[in-house]
Amino acid sequence: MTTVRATRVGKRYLSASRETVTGLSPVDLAVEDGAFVSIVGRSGCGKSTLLRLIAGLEQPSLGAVEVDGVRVTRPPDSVRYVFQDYGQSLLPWKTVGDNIRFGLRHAYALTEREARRRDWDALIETKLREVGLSGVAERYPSELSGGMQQRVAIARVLAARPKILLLDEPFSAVDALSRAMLQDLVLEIWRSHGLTVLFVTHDIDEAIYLSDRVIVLGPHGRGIDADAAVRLERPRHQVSTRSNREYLRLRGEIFDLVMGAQDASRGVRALQ
Ligand SMILES: Nc1ncnc2c1ncn2[C@@H]1O[C@H](COP(=O)(O)OP(=O)(O)OP(=O)(O)O)[C@@H](O)[C@H]1O
Repeated sequence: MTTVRATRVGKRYLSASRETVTGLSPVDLAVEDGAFVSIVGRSGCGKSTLLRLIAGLEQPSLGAVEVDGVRVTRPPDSVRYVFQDYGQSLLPWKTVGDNIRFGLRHAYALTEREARRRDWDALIETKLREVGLSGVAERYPSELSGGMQQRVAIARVLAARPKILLLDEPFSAVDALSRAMLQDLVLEIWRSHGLTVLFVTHDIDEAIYLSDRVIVLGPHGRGIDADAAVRLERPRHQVSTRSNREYLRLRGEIFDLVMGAQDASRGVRALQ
């Protein structure tokens, strides 16, 4: 079943000098329930724009987005967004526990007053354990490493019980080892919660490692150049998956496409 459908969806912006900028030329995209889909492409190609349109954080200039058959005109309750910069996701003046409490409050549609009366300490600890953290509820985000803060940001969105998780370059600001561990954490959360994930990244390796499908956006908001099916068995493994022949073939093909070595001017290519 299709859960996210973008139909001829495009975005134009007005620059500060009042020129029209193409954020994204019209694209069609259908994402199956439970799929893990990554979106890659060069800087400025419209990856974040596409994600923000799906999230209902921005409205399209053209076309429409539907989530579970309902046109998106504001952020749907079933959709949660994790930003690249955890500073944007977390409230720095609240403790880790209170940040997660904030997610829970939205999940249960409670006022701040109602939420304050709930004893959520055990639930908060459970959410933290799910992302591999414990005993940090009383600490402030600034007291944690970048990787730990991004784990808290993920715990907070999970507390809101989403069906669809949108992640916008969530690991680009963390070190390589933390990044590998966070990739495996997201795969585990995706599997155990039965989520649909849309994941924006600059990193072609990360996209293939995580996904069932990689969408390649062409430069300058041109739209979708390729839609690549990733037929690698799961569970994935940081070493063996990345040395698999099929992985390397796909990596080469997508890399050539993104770097412009392949002609992508003939519409969407279905990479097999
Ligand atoms: N609010 C805005 N106002 C004007 N132009 C914008 C706005 N947001 C995005 N753009 C422009 O739209 C285009 C696509 O931007 P977008 O952020 O979606 O690209 P991206 O692929 O996510 O880039 P990056 O990988 O660098 O994050 C760019 O040319 C960008 O400058």
